[in-house]
Amino acid sequence: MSTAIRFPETTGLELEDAKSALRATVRSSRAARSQRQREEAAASFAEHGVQAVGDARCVAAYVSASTEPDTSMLIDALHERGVRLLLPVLGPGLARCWGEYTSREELAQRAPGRPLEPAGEVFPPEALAEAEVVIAPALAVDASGIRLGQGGGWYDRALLHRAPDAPVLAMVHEAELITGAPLPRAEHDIPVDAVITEERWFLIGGSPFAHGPS
Ligand SMILES: Nc1nc2c(c(=O)[nH]1)N(C=O)[C@@H](CNc1ccc(C(=O)N[C@@H](CCC(=O)O)C(=O)O)cc1)CN2
Ligand SMILES: Nc1ncnc2c1ncn2[C@@H]1O[C@H](COP(=O)(O)OP(=O)(O)OP(=O)(O)O)[C@@H](O)[C@H]1O
Repeated sequence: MSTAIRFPETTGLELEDAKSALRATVRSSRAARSQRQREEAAASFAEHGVQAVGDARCVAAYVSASTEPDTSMLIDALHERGVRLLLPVLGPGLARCWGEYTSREELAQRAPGRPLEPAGEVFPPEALAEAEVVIAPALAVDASGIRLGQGGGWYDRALLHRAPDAPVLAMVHEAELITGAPLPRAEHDIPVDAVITEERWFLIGGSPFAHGPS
């Protein structure tokens, strides 16, 4: 079992200052995990990710970088099942483009400081609408699905192009679930519908996907 992170008190801080303080806390907690712990967690993230994705045939995921929960086993597990995988490609001006996963060997760093990206054709931001499920990176998620990202606003903008019936899933460690005071929410923040952790996956209570077909 994991021990929840002790998040700093952010009451009274400006929204951006509050988010920065929370990001710093999660980043140092992630940095303290050993390589072995990360590899073990990767297998569990893959197991729960495959369950959460269900029978979707096209999934948007991301290639984890540095201390993020490792998505490599999840990507391979979905790929082996014949699922089409869209992965972020930063276009001109950090545009929210997408590429298709073919193999680990085809992933390459296109520029310093960026996560690995697929080679091959680059699709425009609108291509995200083809995904039946979107798996987004996050540093923390609160009980209502508010997601704390790395701070670039890339996903907040990218998610505007998702299909209306495609749930958004965030991947965080169990310890990064915020159960106390909610995360500061900006107007552009798009709440996620479900969360994948190394221990389980679950739907967010208030999500439209939590109530089944209407
Ligand atoms: N694994 C992973 N992939 C992801 C994200 C993420 O959080 N995690 N993103 C979530 O949003 C997007 C990438 N967002 C990015 C936004 C800005 C820069 C950027 O400005 N890079 C600088 C160099 C920065 C540095 O050296 O530290 C550059 O390209 O010049 C990079 C990635 C899409 N892919
Ligand atoms: N839809 C949007 N339109 C315009 N600006 C946006 C939009 N979404 C986010 N931004 C801007 O991007 C910056 C970072 O936003 P935020 O702190 O929510 O990022 P994040 O969710 O942590 O990062 P990411 O989405 O890359 O994971 C903020 O300055 C915010 O105003």
